[in-house]
Order: sequence, then structure tokens, then C-alpha cells
Amino acid sequence: MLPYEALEAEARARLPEAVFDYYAGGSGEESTLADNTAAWGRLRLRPRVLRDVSSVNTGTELLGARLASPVLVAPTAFHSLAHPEAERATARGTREAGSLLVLSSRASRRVEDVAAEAGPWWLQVYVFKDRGLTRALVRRAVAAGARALVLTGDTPVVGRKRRDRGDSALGLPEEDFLANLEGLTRRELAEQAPDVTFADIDWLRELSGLPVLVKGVLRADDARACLHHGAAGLIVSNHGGRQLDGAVATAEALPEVVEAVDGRVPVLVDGGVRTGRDVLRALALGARAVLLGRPVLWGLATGGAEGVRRVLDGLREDTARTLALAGVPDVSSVGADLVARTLWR
Ligand SMILES: Cc1cc2nc3c(=O)[nH]c(=O)nc-3n(C[C@H](O)[C@H](O)[C@H](O)COP(=O)(O)O)c2cc1C
Ligand SMILES: O=C(O)C(=O)c1ccccc1
Repeated sequence: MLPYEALEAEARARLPEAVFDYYAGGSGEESTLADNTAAWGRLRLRPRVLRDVSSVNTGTELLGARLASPVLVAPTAFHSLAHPEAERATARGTREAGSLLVLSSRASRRVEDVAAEAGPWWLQVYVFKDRGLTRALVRRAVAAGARALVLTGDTPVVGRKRRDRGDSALGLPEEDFLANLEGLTRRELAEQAPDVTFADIDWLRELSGLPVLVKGVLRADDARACLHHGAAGLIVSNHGGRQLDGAVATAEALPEVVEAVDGRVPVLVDGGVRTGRDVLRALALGARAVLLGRPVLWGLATGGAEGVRRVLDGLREDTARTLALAGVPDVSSVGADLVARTLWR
């Protein structure tokens, strides 16, 4: 079994079935979920030979943050389902690994408490129907030291997950659901705003004074519109196959977004990244960094902060070995030449 599959199996054995299925599952027929990993696997590599790789450096810099590797922690909801220390443990493990945490708007612990354990972190923003809820959360995140906002653009409504057993099966305490929704007493009041638009990029920029990245971009025209509204970065994502099923795999969408952005802001990508080879593939297609969703949840479920650190350190080491095997001494030397143009795919 691959290390990732072994880790997933261990998490599955530890978690209640409904929780595992909530984390692991995707929407619809789960075709996009399956395609994300498969699409990275289809890209064939073109290693360089006879390069000096006696010292390989995975370090990188992203919007002013120094990182041990080009791997960030993706925003995922409700970490208290995986571990009693919840997002506080995720924040600690992420900091210890020299990575950056993108904290979900649906976190199960208060942003102030998570920030106290975190290294560099960004807040993922859901715009709620009641924009006052979002405004209050953003203000608290700014006060607590968030360095950027990540506006999720692919969730005007929540995708139907085929493995969903209903809210009550998860056993999530009400206070965990409402951790960052000041003054709310009922979860039904925290609905996604179906009218979230590009104008909300401007709104969030002005409200926070922070750089705003947009997550969920899969098309060149949308990438250009985000830049027009002042986005400081883009994350190519299909929400780990949890929103529109049938949406294109992120490895396939990445090149057109990179081309449209033309180096003006960093482009990141997530979805199905599991190995150092996948990290190299993403960088070769023009991503500045990748984000990890489910693997971090499995690390948290199996080992708390230490488990999160192990997942991130493990992927950093695998990335370093992959770079050496590909004849690349550092992240900034990765180029499009590292992947084959596969005509037979
Ligand atoms: C259980 C779960 C919860 C998620 N919650 C959020 C969220 O609150 N906000 C968000 O922008 N994305 C959320 N995502 C999507 C992730 O940020 C990310 O796009 C995706 O998980 C990456 O794919 P991967 O899990 O294959 O690495 C969630 C994903 C999972 C699996
Ligand atoms: O589960 C998710 O992927 C997610 O982003 C979400 C959206 C709304 C409520 C809870 C989680």
C-alpha cells in the first residue's frame, strides 16, 4: 500500500463511519473526486540527468511568508470531528512543519484560539447570506493576525454528497458549528450567500486591508475577472470534488489559468495532490504551491498535531527526493520542460 493509502486506512479505522464518509466523500457520482488524482497520474515526467543535486532546497516564499516547502494546508471544515484539539492541533502541526494554514470559515474552534497556536495563516472566507456574519469574522481574523483572505468562489450553494447521512449523523456539537459565527444561535441561519460575486473581492479587500485570493477558479475568463477585481492570487480548485461533480480535474484546468494570469499573481492548486511527484507536476504546470485537504485530516485523526506534522514533513521529504531524481536543485528551477506533452492521453 502507498503511504497515503495506509494513512487513509488508519484514519478510516479510527473515525466513526459517518465522519470518514463526510471527509472522504465527494458530490454527485464522485467522478471529479476520482479524476483529480487520476489526472496528476497521467502526467509523465521528463527528468534532467547529470545535475548536481547534493543539496536540494524545497523552501519557497509566498505573499511574504517563508515556507519549508510549496505545500499549504487547505481549508477544511469541522476539525473537532477528527480530534478533540481540533484546529488548534492542526495549527500547531502546520507551524512545526514550516507550512501555512488556511483556516476554514467553518472551523470548529474560535479564530483567536487557533491563531494562538499558528505560524503564518490565512482565513478562508465564506460569504454568508447575512453579510454581517462574514464582516464580523473577517474583522476578528484581521485582529488575530491573519495575513490574507481566501474567498471561496465555488460554493454559492453546498454540493450534495452521495455519502451524506444528514447533519445529526456527524454528532457535531452546536457550539462547534457556531464557533466563529458570533451571536448566532441556530445553524440554519448560517447559509451560504448564493449571490456572492466578483464584487465581493473588492468588498473583502476594503474591509480587511489584506490580500484576497480567490479559490475555486477553473477557467481563464474567471481568472481574468478576479484579477480585474484586485485578487492577489488564485487557487485552481474544484473543492476536492465536493461541489459541481463532473467539473474538470484541477491538473487539466491549471494550464489555462496559469496562461491567463501570465505571472501577475501567484497561482496555487489543490485536489488529489498526494505525492512529491504530484507536487512536481503542479509546479511544472506553473503553480507556485499546492494545498492539501484530506491528507491533513487523516494526519489529525491519527495523531493530532504530531500527525499533521508527520503528513507535511513526509510530503516535504518526498518532494525533495523527487526533485533530486528529476535533476532539479530547488523549487524555482522547476520548469514546464519537466512534464511531457502527452499526445496519447
Ligand atoms: C471535509 C472537507 C471540508 C472542506 N471544507 C472546506 C471549507 O470549509 N472551505 C473551503 O474553501 N474548502 C473546503 N474544502 C475543500 C478543500 O479546501 C480543498 O479544496 C480540497 O479538499 C482539496 O482536495 P484534496 O482533499 O483532494 O487534497 C473541504 C474539503 C473537505 C474534504
Ligand atoms: O464540506 C465542505 O466541503 C464545505 O466546504 C462546507 C460547506 C458548508 C458547510 C460545511 C462545510
